[in-house]
Parts: sequence; structure tokens; C-alpha cells
Amino acid sequence: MSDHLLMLEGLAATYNHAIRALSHVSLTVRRGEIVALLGANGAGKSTTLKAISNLLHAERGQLTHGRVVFDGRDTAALTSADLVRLGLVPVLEGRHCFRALNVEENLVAGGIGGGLSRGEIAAGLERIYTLFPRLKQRRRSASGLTSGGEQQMTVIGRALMSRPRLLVLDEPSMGLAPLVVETIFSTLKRLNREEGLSILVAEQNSTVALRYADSAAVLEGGSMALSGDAADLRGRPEIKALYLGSPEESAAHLAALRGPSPADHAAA
Ligand SMILES: Nc1ncnc2c1ncn2[C@@H]1O[C@H](COP(=O)(O)OP(=O)(O)OP(=O)(O)O)[C@@H](O)[C@H]1O
Repeated sequence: MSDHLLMLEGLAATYNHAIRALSHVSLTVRRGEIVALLGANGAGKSTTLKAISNLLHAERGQLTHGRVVFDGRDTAALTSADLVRLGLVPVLEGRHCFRALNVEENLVAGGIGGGLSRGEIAAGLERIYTLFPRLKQRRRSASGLTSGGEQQMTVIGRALMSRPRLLVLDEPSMGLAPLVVETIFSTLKRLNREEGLSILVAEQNSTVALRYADSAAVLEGGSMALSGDAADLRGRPEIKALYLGSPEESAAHLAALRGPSPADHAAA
């Protein structure tokens, strides 16, 4: 069995057969690893996650090159529902709770979607309430009326009900207070440590993501700008500056990270 749970090999993607959103995106998630996918607004993080989850077509997007391999299988012919059954479960941007349903009903829906029996759903609920005690307190509240953090916990909990092997998360920290972000990331880390859950998380919040991830990749303008061990990338001023400065400043910082190009050597 390969050590590689997910492999992206040279992905290129467009929207409406015209707008190029990704080119040459390659990335690996090993079993039991947390990988952070970093990048500024519009860098291509969500498009990459949708390509992995076979959800691009819903937005008139398509993969034009490359392939996605999950657990040794090329996913091109699989639907997003097939992928969920195989253990690749996305939690995409926007915290899409079933707003009229209460928190517990949302979690149960995840269990039903994952094909769990009644007993497994009951056990799953207990597990989610242990991981997120806040959800237990709010279990009878309409999810649309809960806080942003509680909604994020609900959609993560709903995904966890189907017992994923790879959880794919799009910007879980977006718009949340730092303490809530820590709660969510530390719970994900706990699942990773205790149950070996593999996680691919797209984030603009590189500071938090690099603290919890094992490795990371940075997207810029739809292409891979750099990748490496999170510990190596953490604390490097260029990474922080990526998201604070203008696109031009970001490009200059990335150029500094990569070192001189062969063209620079030739010119020297
Ligand atoms: N549904 C769509 N139709 C057309 N173009 C799109 C669509 N979704 C994204 N794009 C374009 O594709 C590029 C990558 O966008 P994407 O949403 O993947 O970036 P991102 O890194 O996730 O950014 P953000 O953090 O702002 O969501 C951008 O140029 C964006 O405008």
C-alpha cells in the first residue's frame, strides 16, 4: 500500500472553457498527514479543492490536464458521492449547514449520507459531542441561528459522521475569532493524532495553518509557488508578508524565497 493517500499530478483547470484558474498544480498528502494549501485571494485554493472533490463541473469548471489519484485510484470517472463513499470528504467554503435543521439533525444527515446504521449514527453523535462539546449544548438550536464558529463545527462534525479518511477543508478559519479558530484546529489535530485522519486544509491564515500542518504548499496565480515542511516554512518572514503586502510585494517575496533564477545568473 502506497504511503500516498492523495496525489495531484500537474493539474490545470479552467472555468467556462476560458478562464484559466490552475496550471501545473502537483501536491501529495501522505497517510496520516496534515497538509496546508496556502495562498492569497484568487490564488486557486478553492478550485484545487473542488477539482479534488470532483465538484468543478457544478460551476462550469473543468480539469484540462493532469490527474487526481486517491488511494491509488484515478478519480476522473468517479462522482463526488463516490469519493465520499471512498473516504474523501470535502467541507467547502461557506459553512453550508442545512439552516432550517437543528445542529443534531445536521449531524444525523451526515451519518445518513455516509450510509451509517441507526446505532452507528448514535455512536457518531457521541463522538462529535466529545470532540465539540459546544455542539452538544446547541444541539436543539436551528443551525442557521448559531454562531459562525458553531456552524463551522457543525459542518465539520457532519463530515466526520461519515468517517472520512481524508478531510478536505476550505478556509475553516474565515471570519472566526482567534479562540474559535484554535478550538477547531486543535480538534482537527487531535483527530489526526488519535485516529490517523489525513487532512488537506486550504487557508489564507498561514500562521495558524503552519502551526498545525506537517507540510504546506503555496499557490500563487493558480500555480505552485513553493512547498515544503511546515516547520521549515513557519516563521519565515516571506510567508507572512505574502498575505500582508500587495500582489507585487508578494511576488517579490516569493522571488526572494526561490533565489536567483538561471536568467539572473546569465545576466550577471
Ligand atoms: N465559478 C467560477 N467561475 C469563473 N471563475 C472562477 C470561479 N471560481 C473561481 N474563479 C476564478 O478562478 C481563480 C481562482 O479562484 P479560487 O476561488 O480557486 O481562489 P482561492 O485561492 O480559493 O481564493 P479565495 O480565498 O478568494 O476563495 C480566480 O481568478 C477566480 O476569479
